[in-house]
Amino acid sequence: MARKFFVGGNWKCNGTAEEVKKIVTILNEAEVPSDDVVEVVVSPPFVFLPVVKNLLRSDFHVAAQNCWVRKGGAFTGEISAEMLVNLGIPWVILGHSERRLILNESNEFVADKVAYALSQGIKVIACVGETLEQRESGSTMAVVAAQTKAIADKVSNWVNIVLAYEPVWAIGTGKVATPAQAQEVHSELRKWLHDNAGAEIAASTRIIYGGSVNGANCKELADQPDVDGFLVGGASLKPEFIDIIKSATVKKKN
Ligand SMILES: O=C(CO)COP(=O)(O)O
Repeated sequence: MARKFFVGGNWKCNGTAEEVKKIVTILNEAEVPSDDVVEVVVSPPFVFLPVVKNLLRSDFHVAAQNCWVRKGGAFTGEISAEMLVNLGIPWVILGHSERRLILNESNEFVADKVAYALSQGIKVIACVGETLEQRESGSTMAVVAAQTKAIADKVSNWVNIVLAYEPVWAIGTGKVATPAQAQEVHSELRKWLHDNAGAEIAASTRIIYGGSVNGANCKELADQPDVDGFLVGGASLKPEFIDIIKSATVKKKN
């Protein structure tokens, strides 16, 4: 099964109502490959989800940046998967390293969130990735495999999951992984899926790269056989996000 190129824009905790509308205008006016070629999903902070969803062109979609691990209720400050469904939000980003590391979300907690969001019909961008220390100690693959295994232990259907490999040392640092570094981990992750979740899941699951992707480095990364798209932070708030979306055509030529 062909893996459609996927470009996500993670706006993180940024933006005013005015800025968000400006970004949406830029996206709406952009000429990009059709949604047969590239799936584009942008992820504003919760409070801006309704406005972005209402204003955004219909071939782009929205994602929440998190959701609660189970059914909603007495959980002050949380947003439930049911609420996202109620607002027609089709995607959620789960397990971002900023939540794993700053808010201490464990592999199991992230996996429970993934399983619950999927059970409610929400598609998931599930993030994995190693810190610089872990990379330097040679444990990159052990770390991302453990993060992926926690999810695979709770989820058998991967149709609605996009796996995002985001090395922590590359996020927001300007130190992008080289195409070879990204390809190495992506192909090992695909092999891990093959051996542990099955050949079909390995062949069809999109594995996207995140960490200092920009308009200048995206094409070379997109050219790697196991890089199926991107999860973009800083550059997703800028017009160069359009160039990153267009890098889908590099893939199409292969
Ligand atoms: O964390 C990221 C996307 O989720 C990547 O962030 P940057 O593109 O700003 O490095």
